Amino acid sequence: MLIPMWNIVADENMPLVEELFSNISGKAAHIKRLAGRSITSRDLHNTDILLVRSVTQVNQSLLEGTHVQFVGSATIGTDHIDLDYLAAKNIAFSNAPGCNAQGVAEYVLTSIAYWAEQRHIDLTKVTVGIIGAGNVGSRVAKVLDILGIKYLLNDPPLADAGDPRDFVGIEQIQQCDVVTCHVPFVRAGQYATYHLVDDAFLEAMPQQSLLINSSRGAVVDNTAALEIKRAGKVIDYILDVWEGEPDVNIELFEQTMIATPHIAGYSQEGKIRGTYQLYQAFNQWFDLEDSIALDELLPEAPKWQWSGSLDGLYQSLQPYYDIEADDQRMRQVKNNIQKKFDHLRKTYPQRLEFLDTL
Ligand SMILES: NC(=O)c1ccc[n+]([C@@H]2O[C@H](COP(=O)([O-])OP(=O)(O)OC[C@H]3O[C@@H](n4cnc5c(N)ncnc54)[C@H](O)[C@@H]3O)[C@@H](O)[C@H]2O)c1
Ligand SMILES: O=C(O)[C@H](O)[C@H](O)COP(=O)(O)O
Repeated sequence: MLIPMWNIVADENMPLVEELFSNISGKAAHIKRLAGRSITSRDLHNTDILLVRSVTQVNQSLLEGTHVQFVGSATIGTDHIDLDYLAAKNIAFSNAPGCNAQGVAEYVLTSIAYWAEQRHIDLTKVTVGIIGAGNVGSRVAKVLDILGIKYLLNDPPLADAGDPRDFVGIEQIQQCDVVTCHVPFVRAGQYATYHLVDDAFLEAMPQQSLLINSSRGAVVDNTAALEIKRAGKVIDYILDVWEGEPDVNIELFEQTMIATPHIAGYSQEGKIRGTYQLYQAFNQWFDLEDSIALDELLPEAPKWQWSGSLDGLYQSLQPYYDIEADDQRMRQVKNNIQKKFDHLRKTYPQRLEFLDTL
C-alpha cells in the first residue's frame, strides 16, 4: 500500500525540522538531513520539500529533473537562490525575513561596546553609520536610540520608496566613527552592494574608526580592506562574513579586532524562528493550519538590564554574549580556517537573546 508522505531534504544545521514537519495535517514525512554545501540534484530524487540555509545554491542545476514543489530558506538573504528560476517553474519559495535580526543587532551592539573598551572611546561622542535600514539595521538603530548613541541611516532603496525616516548619503556614512553594513548582496544595478565598501570608502573613513560587516562578505572589498591597513590606516575591523567564504583571506583575518564565522545571527531563538517561519509559509502554501505555536518552542532567556551609563558597557554585556569567545574559537583554527569554517558554525554553542526591547 502506498502511504502518502512528504519527502523532505533539510540542511543538517536547521533545528526543529522533525518536530515541525513530520506530521503536517496527518501526513507523515521522510526527512533526510544533509550538509548544506554538498546537496546535489541526486539527493533530491522524489523530494517534495527542500529546506536550506545560506550555503546551498538553489538553481536550475540543482532542481532540474526533480519534483521539488516548495523551497524554504531559513535566512533573510536570498543571494544563494535563483528566484527567477523558481518563479518560472512555479516552485513555491519562502525565506525567513527578520528571523535572526535581533541576534545580529546584539552582535553589533556587543562589537561596538568591545571596540570602545579596547580603544578607550567615549561612546557618547561616537556616531554610527548604518548602511541598510531593513530588519537588522532598524533594530541596530533602535538599540542605539535607547542607549543614546548617535547614528545615521543610509538606505537609498527605502528613501526612494518614500520611507519617512531621515536618510543620509553614503558620503556622510563614510565620515562616521563606526560603520556597520546591513545590506543584501546585490552584484549589479542601481542599488548594487558588491564592494560597496571599497578602497575609496575606506580611504574616506576617519582614523581610529571601526568597520563592522555582518551582511555578506563581498559587500566589503576584502583586498582593499587589507591594503589600506598595510598602508598604515588606523582602522579596526570586526568581520563576521568574508569574501569567498569559507575561504577566508587569512591576512585580513589576522588584521581583525574580532573575527567570527558567519554566526552574527546565530541566536537560538533566531534559528528556531527561521524554521518556524518556513513551517508557516509551507502551511500557507498548502492551505493548512499551523498546529504548533512559536511560543511553545522558544527558550526562556535572562535579559540584560542597562545601568543607564555607557561606561563599562562591554563588561555588562559580556556575561550575556561573549563575543571574545566566538573570536577565540575562530583563531584556534587559524591554520585550517577554510576546512573548519562550517564545523565552527555547525558546533556553535547555544547563544540566547538578551535584549528585551527589540
Ligand atoms: N551574518 C549573519 O548571520 C546574518 C544574519 C542576518 C542577515 N544577514 C545579512 O544581512 C543582510 C541584512 O539583513 P536584513 O534582515 O536587515 O535584510 P533586509 O532585507 O530586511 O534589509 C536590507 C536593507 O538594505 C537596503 N539596501 C539594499 N540595497 C542597498 C544599498 N545599495 N545601499 C543601502 N541600503 C540598501 C534595503 O532597502 C533594505 O532596507 C541580509 O541580506 C543578509 O545578507 C547576515
Ligand atoms: O541571510 C541570513 O539570514 C544569514 O546570513 C544566514 O541565515 C546565516 O547563515 P546560514 O546559517 O543560513 O548559512
